[in-house]
Amino acid sequence: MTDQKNGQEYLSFVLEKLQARLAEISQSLLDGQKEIENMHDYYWQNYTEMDQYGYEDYDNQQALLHQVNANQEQLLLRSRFRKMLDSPFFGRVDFCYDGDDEPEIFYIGIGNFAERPGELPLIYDWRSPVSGLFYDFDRGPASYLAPGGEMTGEICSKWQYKIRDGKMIYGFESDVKIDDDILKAELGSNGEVQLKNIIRTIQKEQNAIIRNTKDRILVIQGAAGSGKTSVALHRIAYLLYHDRQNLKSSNILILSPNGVFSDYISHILPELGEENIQEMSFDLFAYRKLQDTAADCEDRCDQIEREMRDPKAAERFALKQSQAFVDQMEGFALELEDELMNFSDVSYKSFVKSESEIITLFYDKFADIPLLSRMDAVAETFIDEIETLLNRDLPEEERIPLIEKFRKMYGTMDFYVLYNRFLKKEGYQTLPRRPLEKRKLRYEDVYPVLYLKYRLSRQAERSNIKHLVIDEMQDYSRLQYLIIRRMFSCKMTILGDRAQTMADQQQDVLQFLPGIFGKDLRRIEMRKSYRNTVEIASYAANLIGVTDLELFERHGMPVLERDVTDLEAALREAVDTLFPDEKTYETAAVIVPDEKTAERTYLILREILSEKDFDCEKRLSWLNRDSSSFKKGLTVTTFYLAKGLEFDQVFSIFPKDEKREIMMQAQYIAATRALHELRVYHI
Ligand SMILES: Nc1ncnc2c1ncn2[C@@H]1O[C@H](COP(=O)(O)OP(=O)(O)OP(=O)(O)O)[C@@H](O)[C@H]1O
Repeated sequence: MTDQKNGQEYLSFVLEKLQARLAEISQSLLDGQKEIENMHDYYWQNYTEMDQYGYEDYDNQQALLHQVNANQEQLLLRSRFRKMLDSPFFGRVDFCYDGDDEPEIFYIGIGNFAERPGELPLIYDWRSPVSGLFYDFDRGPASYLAPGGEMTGEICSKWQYKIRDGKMIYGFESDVKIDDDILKAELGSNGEVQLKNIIRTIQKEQNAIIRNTKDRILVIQGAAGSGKTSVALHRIAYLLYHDRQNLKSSNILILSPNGVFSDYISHILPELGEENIQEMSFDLFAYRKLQDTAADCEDRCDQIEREMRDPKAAERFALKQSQAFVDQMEGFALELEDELMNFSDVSYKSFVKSESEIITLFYDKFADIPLLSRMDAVAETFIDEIETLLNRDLPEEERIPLIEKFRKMYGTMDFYVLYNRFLKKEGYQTLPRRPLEKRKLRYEDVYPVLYLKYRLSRQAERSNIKHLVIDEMQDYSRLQYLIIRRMFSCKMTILGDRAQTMADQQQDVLQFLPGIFGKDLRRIEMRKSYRNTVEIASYAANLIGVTDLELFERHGMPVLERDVTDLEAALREAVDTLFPDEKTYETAAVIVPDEKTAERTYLILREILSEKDFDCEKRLSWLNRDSSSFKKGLTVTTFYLAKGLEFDQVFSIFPKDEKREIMMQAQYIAATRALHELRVYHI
């Protein structure tokens, strides 16, 4: 029997068991594959003789499905155990249950591992109840919630390990919270291009959010770099682990800002042993939903670009997303109940539905159905009556024209036209009258039109979604949240940072979210920032007057600020300091205000860098709104697309003396993207 107290010895022991289990799984996969082949052979040899009712065929298919699923499970296990061969565990808690003399030792890793299925684990999943001890308590009295109730006792010791390629790099006893030195080493390390998983060093406050299953709607206001996105992803992994019966990865949806961000976080869940989940940008969703209303819709990037050029654009946008505007739309929707309708008799062959019958059905029986879907219900009633009398179903080619006759009683069903009527009535500037294929909605109008669509017609609720995650919550308007509430009635994790609002005024969504989602909402604040060095974080906070930030003590180079004559001068200087140490820096970014400057920057850089033996093809990329992946090397982008991402080295280039709020926030966002080194150029 191995000495469980000796980490090194335990490592060798576990590695041996992992190898053995992997060999068994490989064998069982081979057997399973053989079995599937046999079933296929049997089927092709015998299918002509199978019983005429198909029972045998059905049995055969079920057996095949069962075997395929079993193989799938084995494949997943194999992939997890292979990952564990690299680093089987990272933590350990020695816990003495009340009433016991000797502590039990729990090793904690990326997943559960037992010598054989159903046996006591040799390694515990970081999400298991007992692992909570590791994150939540220091040495001393502690407890955790097991399925059977609360388990109390005392933590006698806590250990942290770093294991790579199956070799122990270090292991030491850590007295108190997850050791600051380890965290510092993790934060100071490079070599990761995408977001990292943080299971080795989850902090107590973060753990409370990850393991929170009580609150229906959790809203996290967190400073830049406080770990919001990381925590949200670990929370998803935790929820999936804890509610396997009811929650599948397909039941979770992330509303994320753009495709690059999706790529940037895409590997975390698979790394944590879970399947990836669906992601969607709200703008793309709106565009798809409005395909029958306008051929094209602007997205958020268009709006930000416009706001930088035209300060009035922000005002117009704010107005059209405000509660006052929604109230006006509500008033308009009520008036439409009468104004939109031209009732008349409808006939089909010898059957007639009279105008007065239609009116009664429309305003009494079906009053709860949204206005523009209501006539379909009236039509269905009439069709039902006809079918009963005829004693047969109406064929599609007769049903559809009949339903059309009912729909003709609406003045229009075109949401573009309706919205325009509304704008005119309330004295706003109207949209140009155009056929569908020539219509393009400005961003300020996209969500009002979508709101009208949701308000006036029946839309399928996305009931398969049981948990919605909204990242960058400050970038969604009140109106967008009103639509989200109509679309989803599930649990939510909503996270963001008011200081990173990309508009002229910081938006604290917490002021209106309780009014929209009700009292079930719990607010948590994360003040401690982990991403940046103290120098960078203090510089950034100073830009927009953030005062309540707690900094993690990690120091680096001072922030360099330089005045330069033009973009090219800034870039020439930047290039001289780019990737000072190729071994430690993997990613760098030049961050500028707008799209045009980004394109120009990219072209200039390509020229300068080609002279310098820099592999531009592989290591220089221009991240624009059509990009879908995040690459290593030097990235050129705008502040609003850099949001949520991080880089070892950042060059922030902005016009000098630009004090408009949107530009100050832009510079704040740019600065907080830097992990280790920040250089700021004022043109
Ligand atoms: N407990 C932790 N252990 C190790 N690293 C951490 C921890 N918490 C956060 N980090 C690191 O801090 C950085 C910032 O995390 P993340 O991107 O999740 O923050 P954020 O709050 O979403 O930031 P922003 O709003 O600025 O985009 C990442 O590099 C992440 O790995």
